[in-house]
Amino acid sequence: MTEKELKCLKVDGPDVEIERKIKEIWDGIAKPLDGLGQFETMIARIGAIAGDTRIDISSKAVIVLCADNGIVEEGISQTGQEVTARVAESMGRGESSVCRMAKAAGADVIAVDIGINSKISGAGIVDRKISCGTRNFLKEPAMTKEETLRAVVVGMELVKDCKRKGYALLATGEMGIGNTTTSAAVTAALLGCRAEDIAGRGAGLSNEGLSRKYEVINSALEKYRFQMTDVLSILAAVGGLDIAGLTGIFIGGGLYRVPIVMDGSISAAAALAAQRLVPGIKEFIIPSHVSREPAAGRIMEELGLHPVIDGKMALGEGTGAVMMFSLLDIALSVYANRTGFQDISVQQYVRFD
Ligand SMILES: O=C(O)c1ccc[n+]([C@@H]2O[C@H](COP(=O)([O-])O)[C@@H](O)[C@H]2O)c1
Ligand SMILES: Cc1cc2nc[nH]c2cc1C
Repeated sequence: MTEKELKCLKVDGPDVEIERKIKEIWDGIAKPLDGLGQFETMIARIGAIAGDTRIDISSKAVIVLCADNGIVEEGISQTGQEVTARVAESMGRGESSVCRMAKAAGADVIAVDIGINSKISGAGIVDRKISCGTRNFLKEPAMTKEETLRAVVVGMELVKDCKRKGYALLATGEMGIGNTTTSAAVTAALLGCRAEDIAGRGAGLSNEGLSRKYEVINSALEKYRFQMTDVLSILAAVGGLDIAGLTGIFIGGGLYRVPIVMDGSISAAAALAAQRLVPGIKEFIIPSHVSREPAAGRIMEELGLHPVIDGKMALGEGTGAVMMFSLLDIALSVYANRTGFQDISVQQYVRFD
């Protein structure tokens, strides 16, 4: 796919008639009107994306894109890049946090090497490596436009493949030391704000480290001011292979009509990039939690999304999104095994709005 083709992509929105029918079905269930609140809306949206009032999300997976970031050499994270490979290998063995949670939620984990800076040992990781990590963006752009585009396409292809395999619901996840700096830089460039407004402590950063992180992000915003003229050039200058790939996953959700459950601040930056690249993509996103990183709340506001989990989580790997899988399963059990007003001989509530 060329840059021009990507920029010309268009998606039809979710099916509004199916969405209306699902809402009507919710109203016939013996409960207060809108009793399950946003969960009713999200289930309706999942059906509207798939184009069916019968909803089956038993087959679900979290796609975790793992990649390294050259900017780590500037001291913006507590650990070095070697940690990315160690955590990815643990994910491949089914042992990292998201694997434990996915097992509890009945979901699969698809761990992908899209740009780890070393060779990964062991099985369980899909190889889609584009390069051995990005470059230090204080010195030169993190990626070329071509690498960025390739990463976006990898994300889109992963969704296509999952759709073919029968997954009805997907979630985004990532792993990469330094990616709360890259995602904050992307977010700041997209929203036109300063690092202090959106960057946080990531995986655990000292006060000194946080000041350095602000300084690094603000310097990059200044350095690439005239170069960051569109979404792809922003991703290339200060983003990462994981963020570009996640952008492709969100776009893939719209193209292949698969609802995508969005995880934390890194996923949110990619969601914003995807919405800016292909307007309307946000309609295919199911928010999960609002990360402790300040960027997350700002992006939710911008996208008009309202995550139901506010647990001050900051783990990544797709953990918040996988938690959301279980909540959606629970809400769906009411819809799928419905007890109607007529079953309990009560008059259905009338909607006045
Ligand atoms: O999802 C989030 O909002 C989130 C917030 C803080 C940390 N993380 C995870 O921690 C790593 C990045 O932290 P850092 O401090 O190295 O930028 C990366 O692997 C992320 O998955 C993720
Ligand atoms: C151990 C560890 C696990 C992670 N998972 C996501 N980011 C992480 C960062 C660290 C340091």
